[in-house]
Amino acid sequence: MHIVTTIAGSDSGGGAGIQADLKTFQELKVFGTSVITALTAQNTLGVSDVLPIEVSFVEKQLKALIEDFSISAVKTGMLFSSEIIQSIARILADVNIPLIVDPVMIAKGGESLLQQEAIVALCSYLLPLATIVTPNIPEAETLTGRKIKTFADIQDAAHTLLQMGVQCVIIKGGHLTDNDYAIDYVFFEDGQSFSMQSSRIATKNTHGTGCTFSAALTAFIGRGFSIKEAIVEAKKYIQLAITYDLSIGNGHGPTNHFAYQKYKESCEVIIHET
Ligand SMILES: Nc1ncnc2c1ncn2[C@@H]1O[C@H](COP(=O)(O)OP(=O)(O)O)[C@@H](O)[C@H]1O
Ligand SMILES: Cc1ncc(COP(=O)(O)O)c(N)n1
Repeated sequence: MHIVTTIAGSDSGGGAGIQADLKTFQELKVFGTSVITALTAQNTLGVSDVLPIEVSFVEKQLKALIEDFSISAVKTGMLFSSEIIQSIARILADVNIPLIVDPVMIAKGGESLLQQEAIVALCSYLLPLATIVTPNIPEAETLTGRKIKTFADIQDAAHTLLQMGVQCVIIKGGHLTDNDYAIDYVFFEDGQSFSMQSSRIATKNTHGTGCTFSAALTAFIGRGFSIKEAIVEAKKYIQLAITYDLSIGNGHGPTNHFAYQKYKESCEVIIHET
């Protein structure tokens, strides 16, 4: 059994964070373990409060896992503070485990999930350890300090992130609303790149899409898929989870983790080598 770990915040509403990650791990047949960095009081309408976990206790959780398990992939989500980032980076630097960093900053409702001053720590301590980083467009803008409007801007941002030491950058186009497609752009340190295109689903139920995509990526990497295979399969997982969305709650509802196993053969993702 492949064991994977999520280091992230708890979403009491069950659509994002640790809860989305563990549901994804279960569906993709890996054994999920977790390190909780913060509790959020949250539902589909938004985040009403955040309670960060003490740094020393975050460290204890991660050390407990590393001591006992042979972990085949780790992902990070909401990390909240520069202290938490530095402490988990120190521990992860001593182990050789593929690391997927989802640089979670702001919830769909606009509430902050990462303190502003923690951006520097993310870039200096965690990204150099990352196998893959998965920013959406606003996150890529914040990490690189530049606006992204065109494909050339996306390429520039990816190169800046690769220079920070990341091996593979996926810039997710979910936030670009000007076309019929949800296109994600993938760049490798050796200069290769490709884009993945799927149809854009018109729905308000996209709570936790980024968490779920990076958790699926982590599960496939943990199972030994190549980075490219894992990325394409994770895109199918999130595409189906959004397509067969669940009408839960009164706001931005969660995605459907049951869809992938049922419909994976029918999901079309178009790859363009660039
Ligand atoms: N409406 C949509 N239809 C299809 N795919 C989507 C849609 N919104 C987001 N995605 C996909 O979901 C994944 C997560 O992207 P995104 O929503 O941008 O992340 P985040 O939650 O970090 O903002 C990406 O693969 C993106 O292309
Ligand atoms: C604990 C936690 N982690 C991550 C997200 C981001 O998810 P989204 O961008 O869909 O709000 C969230 N809302 N809560």
